[in-house]
Amino acid sequence: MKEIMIATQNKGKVKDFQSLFKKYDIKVTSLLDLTEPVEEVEETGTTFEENALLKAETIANKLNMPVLADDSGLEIDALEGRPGVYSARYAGEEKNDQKNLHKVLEELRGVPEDQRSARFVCVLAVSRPNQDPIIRRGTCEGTITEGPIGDNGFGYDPIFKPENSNLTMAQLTSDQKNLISHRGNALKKIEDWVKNQ
Ligand SMILES: O=c1nc[nH]c2c1ncn2[C@H]1C[C@H](O)[C@@H](COP(=O)(O)OP(=O)(O)OP(=O)(O)O)O1
Ligand SMILES: [Mg+2]
Repeated sequence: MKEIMIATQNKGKVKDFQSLFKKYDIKVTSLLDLTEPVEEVEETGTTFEENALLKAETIANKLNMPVLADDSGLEIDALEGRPGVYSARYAGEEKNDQKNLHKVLEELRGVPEDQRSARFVCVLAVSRPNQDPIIRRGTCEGTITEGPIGDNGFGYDPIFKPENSNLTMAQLTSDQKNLISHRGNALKKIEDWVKNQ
């Protein structure tokens, strides 16, 4: 079976990719599968594109093989785009999903529904030896709920209601999420590369 290495340590992303790659008959491996753990790549960029490329290039060089990296986050209009590229560490260095989403809810307290618009952003970067990288962006528009609802998914899924849905991302099955998600939309744009693996 074909395999793609995803340069991530995030179990939630790995699950999303496993279900996204099912239809291509591709097995997903990640940094969590390596016998020797790699140090986390420092995300020093100010854009999703910069950070995705940084992760892809660093890991591709280390492993000397093609690698796919994902840099993603949540942009909230009422917060001028925050948490944005800082989504993972919004409430502190420990990268705690619960603390992060409660910080967002606190900052949006009292903001009416029509001003709670937001979008998930996912930038995928492919880095491969001796070839130019591929970088593509996918988004998913929606609104932020007043409290967390649902147990599926990860990160900010329990507080994000995709447009045209009465359910949060965390109430959708992973197949339902992937059909509309920022990650699914970005992956469609690199499908040619995926099919050639
Ligand atoms: O589908 C999603 N559903 C909910 N939340 C999401 C999603 N996609 C990204 N997010 C949030 C989680 C994390 O707070 C940040 C990603 O940060 P990001 O730096 O790209 O990932 P990370 O540090 O967790 O793992 P890694 O860099 O090893 O891939 O955005
Ligand atoms: Mg990260």
